[in-house]
Amino acid sequence: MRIEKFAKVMKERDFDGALISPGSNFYYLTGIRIHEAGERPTILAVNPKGDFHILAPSLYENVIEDVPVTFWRDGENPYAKLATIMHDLSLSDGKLLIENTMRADWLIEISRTVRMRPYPLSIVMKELRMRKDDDEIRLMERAAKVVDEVFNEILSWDLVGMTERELALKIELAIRERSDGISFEPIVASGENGANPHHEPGDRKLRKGDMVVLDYGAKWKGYCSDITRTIALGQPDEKLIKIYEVVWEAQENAFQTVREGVKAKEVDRAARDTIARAGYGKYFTHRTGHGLGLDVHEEPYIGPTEETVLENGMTFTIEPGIYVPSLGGVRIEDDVVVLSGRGKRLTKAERELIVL
Ligand SMILES: CSCC[C@H](N)C(=O)N1CCC[C@H]1C(=O)O
Repeated sequence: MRIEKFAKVMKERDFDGALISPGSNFYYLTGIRIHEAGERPTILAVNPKGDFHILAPSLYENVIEDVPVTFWRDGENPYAKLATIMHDLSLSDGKLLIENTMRADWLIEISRTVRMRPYPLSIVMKELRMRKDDDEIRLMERAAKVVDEVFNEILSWDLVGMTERELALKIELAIRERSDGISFEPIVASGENGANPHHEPGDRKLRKGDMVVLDYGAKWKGYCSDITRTIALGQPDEKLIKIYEVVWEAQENAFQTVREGVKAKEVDRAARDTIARAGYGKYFTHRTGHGLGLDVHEEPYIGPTEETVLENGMTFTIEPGIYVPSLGGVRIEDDVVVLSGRGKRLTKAERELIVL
């Protein structure tokens, strides 16, 4: 079980225990998926011997089975029960790893009930999760296949006249039909809206001559994919065609730089230098990529100062973009895994500019 490995690393690093709220780390360690715990405290407590215990609302009585668990009912005080669990696992007063995304109200109540010295859980978890095993890579390949299929389906739709919001909804449905769900809210950014890398799809109707940035992802058994393709509806502005070529080259150069032993910042530099050489440096406003796995953004990050040395099994995106205010934007993104020392694309949808 992964908890044993986690406990071993925790012991080596001299931590006294961990408190983990629902999310990707909880799932990674236990295989238990908690859907919508919301405000009800739900916590996995682990000590360096590998002993663990879960505190959970009674709503999950039929979900959390065959593991040490204490349920609490609405109206009861969950923090008193947590204090008993922490005492039994010898976590009280210790140097504890706390889930980075734990709700502040839970953390405040816990620290009022029990003395502890908190540290972010990510400092240990990132080491465990950054290198995927063969089973995890297979699940990521499956998630990537879904987004490739959805891209081909998008190309068959009558896009002109559709609003960004309508297209985003159709993309979401197409993903949900083929997978466990979306890994994030799809981005559809048309025309000048393409200049905003995280544009929220709105009421703008897609027109002939638009470049449209499509950025979406699927989940397969918890593992995420994330793809961006930029397509043209009819002949776009010459400036955008030039920009497309530069982004395409930047993405390819970054991909070719991926090797076991290379630092993440060198992959970023390959993309950034290509864009800067073409004169668009100031319009590339984000890192080149991010790790991908149970979370859509995780280690290793592919940015200008990232010292992480790439290793086999690491999975991340390569997604340079150029964003010119009032004109629009182009981004091309693939999911990549390091295998046998080299990069392999998991997403394989067409990268040449498609003019519909
Ligand atoms: C999780 S929402 C954004 C998904 C997207 N593929 C993405 O990760 N990015 C778009 C612009 C840069 C990059 C990011 O780092 O946010």
